[in-house]
Order: sequence, then C-alpha cells, then structure tokens
Amino acid sequence: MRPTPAANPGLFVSFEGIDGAGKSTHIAGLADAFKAQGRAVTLTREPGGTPLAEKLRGIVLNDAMDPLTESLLVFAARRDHLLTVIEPALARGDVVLCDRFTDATFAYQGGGRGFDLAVLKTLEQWVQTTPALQGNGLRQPDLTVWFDITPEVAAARLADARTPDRFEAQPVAFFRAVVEGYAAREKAQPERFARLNAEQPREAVWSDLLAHVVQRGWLRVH
Ligand SMILES: Nc1ncnc2c1ncn2[C@@H]1O[C@H](COP(=O)(O)OP(=O)(O)OP(=O)(O)O)[C@@H](O)[C@H]1O
Ligand SMILES: Cc1cn([C@H]2C[C@H](O)[C@@H](COP(=O)(O)O)O2)c(=O)[nH]c1=O
Repeated sequence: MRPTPAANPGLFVSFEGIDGAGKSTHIAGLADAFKAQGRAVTLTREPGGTPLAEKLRGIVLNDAMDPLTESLLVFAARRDHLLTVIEPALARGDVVLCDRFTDATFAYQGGGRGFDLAVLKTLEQWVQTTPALQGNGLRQPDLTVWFDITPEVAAARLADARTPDRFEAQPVAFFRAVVEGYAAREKAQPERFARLNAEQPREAVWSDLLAHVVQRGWLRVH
C-alpha cells in the first residue's frame, strides 16, 4: 500500500555561519514559530543528529586528523543523518531545521583547511543523492540562512564561554577563510541563500530571519 501523502510538503532549512555567529540563539525560536502555526518540526544538527553521527561528531571536534579524513567523517555522518532523520522527516511533511549542513563542509574543510573543492563536490554528489529524489537530483536545503559576522565579533562573543574544540580554537585567519568559503557557496547558489547581518542586536537578527521565511510564504504574519 502506498503511504498517505503528507498534508504539507516538507521544508528543509539549514543554518550556517562561523562559530559564535548566533545560529543556536534563533533556531529554537523559529521552531516555536512553525509549531505555533501547526507545523511539525524536526530540529537537528550536523555533524550529528543520529547516534552514529553524534559519535563521529565527538571524533571530528576533538581528535587530530588530516583534512581528507575530516571531510570523509563529516560526509559519513551526513549520509546516516540524511537517510535516517532528514529524508523521513521531509517525507512526513515536517519542517526540518538543521544547524549546519554541507555548506559548512565547503566553508570549514574547503575554505578553512584549504581542502580540494573538487573532492568535496564528488562527496556531495555521492552523499546527497538519495532514493527519495527520483532521478539525479541532489538533496539540498530549500533555504540556507547564513549568519554573516566577522571573526573578531564572533570570537568576542565566544570568549570565556566554553572550552574551545578543534575548530573554535583556530585563529582569526582560519575563520576569515571559512567566511570566504560561505561567500563562494552563496555566489554559486544565490537562490537558496538568505544572508543575515549577524552583527546586529538579537532582535534585529530575529526580525530579518522571520522576514525571509514569511517572504517565502512559509509562515504567516499576524
Ligand atoms: N545578536 C547578538 N548579539 C550579541 N550576542 C549574541 C547575539 N546572538 C547571539 N549572541 C551570543 O553569542 C554567543 C554565541 O551564540 P550562539 O551560541 O547562538 O552561536 P552559534 O552560531 O550557535 O555558535 P556555534 O556554532 O559555535 O555553536 C552566545 O553567548 C549568545 O548569547
Ligand atoms: C557540519 C560541519 C561542521 N563543522 C564544524 C563547524 C563547527 O566548528 C563544528 C560544529 O560545532 P557547532 O557548535 O555545532 O556549530 O563543526 C565542519 O568543520 N564541517 C562540517 O561539515
């Protein structure tokens, strides 16, 4: 028997930006806004989101490794996450809010680490081609919200906040290259990106974020 089609088409929104940009501050609020309008929400993150991917996250964030190993691990985590959490949620008609996705790999491994973008593109093709997308389509977010901020401002926000992991401990030059990596992804796929000025006060960032979602007809204004 065929599964009953979901009442709403699923929506896939990813949140990107360097460490300390303010993503986590707003994701839960957006989840509440969708739920208040009757949508089921799957809130998740990368690397992570499944028991296997969370184990890989612990390794990637803490153990020294070369950039190819790092890239393979984040894509392995992504494959498990995509097949067991994201695709089923989209098939149910959920709004999937994902704290980071593949743009982070292009920004951190490609930009920050200087790893080969052609290899990342091949891995992206392998990992994001899923049976749910008949044909050769790649699963990509419907919207990617990029919290754009300078490394200096982000670092000031994170100062003394927690023990830094392998990425948070990187110097400002690394994060400049990560920002360049995000900018290149936005330039290549502008229709998918909403770039926010994340240096504004929280309320202004929130209202810009809401405006992007409302403008697409995904949330109603009251
Ligand atoms: N607009 C803002 N202005 C000032 N401080 C902010 C703003 N948004 C968030 N912060 C603060 O900055 C810090 C980092 O925010 P948050 O944890 O949301 O960032 P993040 O992008 O999720 O970081 P990470 O990717 O490292 O987890 C927090 O202490 C948060 O309270
Ligand atoms: C998905 C992804 C993440 N990273 C890095 C970016 C961050 O420094 C950490 C995740 O920490 P957060 O507090 O949850 O933001 O992982 C990466 O290097 N490559 C990736 O693909």
